[in-house]
Amino acid sequence: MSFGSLLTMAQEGAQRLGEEGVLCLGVPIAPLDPLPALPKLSQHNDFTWIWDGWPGLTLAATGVEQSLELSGPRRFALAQRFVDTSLSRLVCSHPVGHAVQRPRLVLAFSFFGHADGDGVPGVTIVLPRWQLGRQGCHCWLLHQRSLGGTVTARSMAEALWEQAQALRQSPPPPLCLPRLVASSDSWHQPFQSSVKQALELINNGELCKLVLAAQQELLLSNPLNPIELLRSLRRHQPGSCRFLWHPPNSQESNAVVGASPERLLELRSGRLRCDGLAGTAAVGGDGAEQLLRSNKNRHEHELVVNAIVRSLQSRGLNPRRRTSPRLARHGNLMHLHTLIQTHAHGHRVLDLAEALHPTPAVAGLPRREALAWLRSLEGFPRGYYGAPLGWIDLCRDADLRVAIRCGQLQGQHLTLTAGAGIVMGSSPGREQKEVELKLSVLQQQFAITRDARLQPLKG
Ligand SMILES: C=C(O[C@@H]1C=C(C(=O)O)C=C[C@H]1O)C(=O)O
Repeated sequence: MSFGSLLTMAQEGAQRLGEEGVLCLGVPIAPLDPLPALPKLSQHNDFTWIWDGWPGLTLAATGVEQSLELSGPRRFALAQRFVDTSLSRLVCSHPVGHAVQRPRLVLAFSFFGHADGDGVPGVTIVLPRWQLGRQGCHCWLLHQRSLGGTVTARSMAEALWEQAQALRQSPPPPLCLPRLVASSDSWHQPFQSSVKQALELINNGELCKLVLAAQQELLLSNPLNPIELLRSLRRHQPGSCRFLWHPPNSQESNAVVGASPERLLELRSGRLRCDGLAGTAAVGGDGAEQLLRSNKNRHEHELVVNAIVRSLQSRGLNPRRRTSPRLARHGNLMHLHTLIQTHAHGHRVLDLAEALHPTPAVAGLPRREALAWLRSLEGFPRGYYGAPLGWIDLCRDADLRVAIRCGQLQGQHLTLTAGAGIVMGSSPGREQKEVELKLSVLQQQFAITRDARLQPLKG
């Protein structure tokens, strides 16, 4: 595409723009990997986001054109209203048949929804200024702005043209990850006593399942670059969706990075897919066989699948599922997995997300009682952990993942969170081992090497 035709498209788009409209201008570019390209795109922007399904759909976004942050019990409904309004005001200068051509709102929820002690809002939604997307040989750069002041159709076309030229792919530098100099194991004892309490609640019939999480603090030799972590995750967690959420108005080094194995929901042309994922073993040995044969794990898994099916039925859907789970490998972990799917034409994505979140894979059953117990038994705010995170595009396709297998980065500090489902028959020792396994796999996948003089970290 020439600059002249880009300018014509921008001017035609601007003529179709309503008073509060946002113009989306896009150009195809030579295929490149959005991950290493993000720093070039984000030079003056504090918000950065990555959705890495490589070799499938991979997206990088940066800059805030519009945003909303809110907390409280109506967060899903109000977020949906914002999404509807925002998308209805977008005018695209180009066709939007392919996923990489579509502008999208990106969003992250907190687990509990009320303003947590750690200041994570119930939901944050962003319409980014820049989006770079690639799927196979399709690669598009999009620019979104509302016009006014110095921002004109011409200035947008110029900015997009310049940015597209600047994004020529150069080979990524060698991976350079910091070493781990100290880590905390102080979660062991409080975790074990919480599991014991959860088992009492389960044995006396108050709860059926509770997913208790623990946090491990890591101190690194130098501040971490989240893009490096993502490059490492891509290598070690090819089957999961890697993500980076660096919220607007936060410090440069503050970000959530992870590789989620679990779709809360995925909508493509009205077709809905959800993952029932529960039951964990390490890869290797006879772990997989045992997982499939274990009554305790099958029971724990079935609770999750049934709850997802019921949540979708409560919204008038007719979900289908396999009768027995399969094994799904994610990095060095193996899970029991059941795909749940249905047609969901005409359903609003965040209405479905509200029905589903939190599933008993990350909270427990009954949901309300489990949430109350999580608040009192876990000694830290969950923040983004276990909550939905993802995107909704112009054509109402959407992908929301459950934010697990992730860490919160702050300079040299990385806080990892992982949990395990407690049901009748669980033992505190085995559940601690499961959380330890998840935490150590995360460390390996982040490719953080241990310093020879590794110190215990207090806290
Ligand atoms: C809660 C987590 O994982 C969830 C719990 C699982 C389990 O209890 O077996 C398995 C997969 C996830 O649905 C986590 O990784 O932190």
